[in-house]
Amino acid sequence: MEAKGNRASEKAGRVMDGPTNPMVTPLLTDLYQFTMAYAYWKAGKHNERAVFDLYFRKNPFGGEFTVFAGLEECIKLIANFKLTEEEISFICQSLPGSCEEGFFNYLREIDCSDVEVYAISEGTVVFPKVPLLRVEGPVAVVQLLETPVLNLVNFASLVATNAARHRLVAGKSKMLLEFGLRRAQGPDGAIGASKYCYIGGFDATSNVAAGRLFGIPLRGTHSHAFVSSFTSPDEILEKSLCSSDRSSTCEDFVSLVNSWLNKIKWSKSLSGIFGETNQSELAAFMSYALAFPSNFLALVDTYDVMRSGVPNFCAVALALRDLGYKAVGIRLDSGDLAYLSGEARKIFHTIEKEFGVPGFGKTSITASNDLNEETLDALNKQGHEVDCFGIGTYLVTCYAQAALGCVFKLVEINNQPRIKLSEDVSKVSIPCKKRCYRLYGKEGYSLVDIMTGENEPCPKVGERILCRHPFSESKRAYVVPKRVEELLKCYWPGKSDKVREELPALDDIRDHCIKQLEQMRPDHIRRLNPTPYKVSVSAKLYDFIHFLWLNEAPVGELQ
Ligand SMILES: Nc1ncnc2c1ncn2[C@@H]1O[C@H](COP(=O)(O)OP(=O)(O)OP(=O)(O)O)[C@@H](O)[C@H]1O
Ligand SMILES: O=P(O)(O)OC[C@H]1O[C@H](OP(=O)(O)OP(=O)(O)O)[C@H](O)[C@@H]1O
Ligand SMILES: O=C(O)c1cccnc1
Ligand SMILES: [Mg+2]
Repeated sequence: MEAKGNRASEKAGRVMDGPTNPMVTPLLTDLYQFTMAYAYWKAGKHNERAVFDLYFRKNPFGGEFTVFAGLEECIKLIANFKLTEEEISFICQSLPGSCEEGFFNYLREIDCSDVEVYAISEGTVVFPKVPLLRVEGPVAVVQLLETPVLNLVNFASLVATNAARHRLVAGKSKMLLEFGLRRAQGPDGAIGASKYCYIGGFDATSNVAAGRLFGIPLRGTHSHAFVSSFTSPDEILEKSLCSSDRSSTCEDFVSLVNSWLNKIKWSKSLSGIFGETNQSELAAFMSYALAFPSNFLALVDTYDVMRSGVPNFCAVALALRDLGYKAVGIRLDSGDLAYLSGEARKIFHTIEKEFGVPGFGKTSITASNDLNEETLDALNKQGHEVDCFGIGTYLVTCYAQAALGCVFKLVEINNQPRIKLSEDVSKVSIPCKKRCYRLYGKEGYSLVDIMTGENEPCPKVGERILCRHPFSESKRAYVVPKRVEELLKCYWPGKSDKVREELPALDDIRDHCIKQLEQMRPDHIRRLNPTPYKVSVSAKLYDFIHFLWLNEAPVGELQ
């Protein structure tokens, strides 16, 4: 086992739990990180000070914004980054050819005590090219971090963005439940999705393990199996139900429900809407109500929503009301959700009026079944009466886009700026150890993100600054910021004396994300043809990028 006291976090007096998933260890990396580490070590280069930026090149889902997530897990990895003896001997067997013994002594020593991590706060709305993390340290160590930090940020940010997009379409007032556990990409995909959908603005999850691990509110209804497992009301043997104030007991809840079903059936405004309802479904609803009289919610689409499910629900809900309980509502899991939610709402209103039941018209309607951004948008356009959406497959698998495509690129080594060139301009990296700022305009919206060299003066409120597109000469604008926010903060100071930002609680990250989205200019976050947000560099950095570009690009020869 590893020597615990050796961890960077403890050496620096900063004890921190490890990542949520115990599989996240220094071995969760690509083999080439270890082969490069060996080659760096052989060349005597392993301790050269390197700076890497983690960023993405294009916003996902055809949008113009991304929610940054996964930082807490990265910092927990870094704080606990230490190879065990078993891991070192596994690496020794896995490297091609034979390795010198000294390398393994080196591996025994390494941790992240000399690594500095600057990052944008988790839950912040972010844009292409701007570093989400800037990691500085001995080149071999930072290189080993490349794969695990990309792994921890890519899906987290993608699924948080997906959740935020679902929230934006659904609107603030709707309850959003994440139901994806059964369809997610394995256990880690599911746990991650539950955590990051919550950050992106979902209200709760059905995933019990995520509720336990992160304190995310848990919610759920019941399934078709529960409804179809009943065959007749005769199955209900214990029929008594105590009133909510415990002052009386109804000895035969089944009869009470039946009397309500009859009243509804023959009521003036509802007569002819339904005849005989499905009795096994009624038995299931009654049993659920007897088990959870204060939390009665019924899945109404097993047999027939309007002819059976909704009337059966209403009869049970009205019987519960006689005993002082308020039913929660129904769930629709098939059919035309706009139409069915509208029809169900009409019945709730009719019952409110006809039987004088205040508030019954507002009974909650949950909808589920292959929902995604498009179906939510279609439902909005058609008009619907759904209060709560349960969303699984499309949300947690990020069906509309497989990966965010974050990359980790070397931008400086031994104080020498480095650039990665590409035929594709969007893939050219922005060199130098940088600072990043968000500049806000007079309307309160952010106008532009700007990257500068590390030693350039920071943009000042009220002072005009030239913001240049990093690669397009003609695209530039002067900005006089009303507010300047530095984006990269110190989350792991290494040996520097910088103060470390505390890792915020999950609810604070979620609040931050929601607030960020509320502050975005609406045209950047609209679904159809959103306006790209401007990401720029200072004039000095622009000149330097292009100087380095020309310096590194070989001049061709024509024959
Ligand atoms: N009003 C609506 N407008 C647009 N899409 C809708 C609407 N109502 C439901 N949908 C979506 O249409 C699809 C309907 O799914 P499907 O064709 O599998 O039928 P179903 O209702 O699930 O039938 P069943 O589950 O009984 O076989 C789902 O993805 C659902 O989210
Ligand atoms: O549709 P999703 O967005 O993935 O949401 C989760 C789904 O999981 C449940 O049933 P399941 O799909 O297992 O069975 P069903 O299709 O018969 O309802 C639930 O009823 C939803 O339909
Ligand atoms: O609680 C629910 O209704 C639920 C949970 C997971 C998947 N589908 C539905
Ligand atoms: Mg389904």
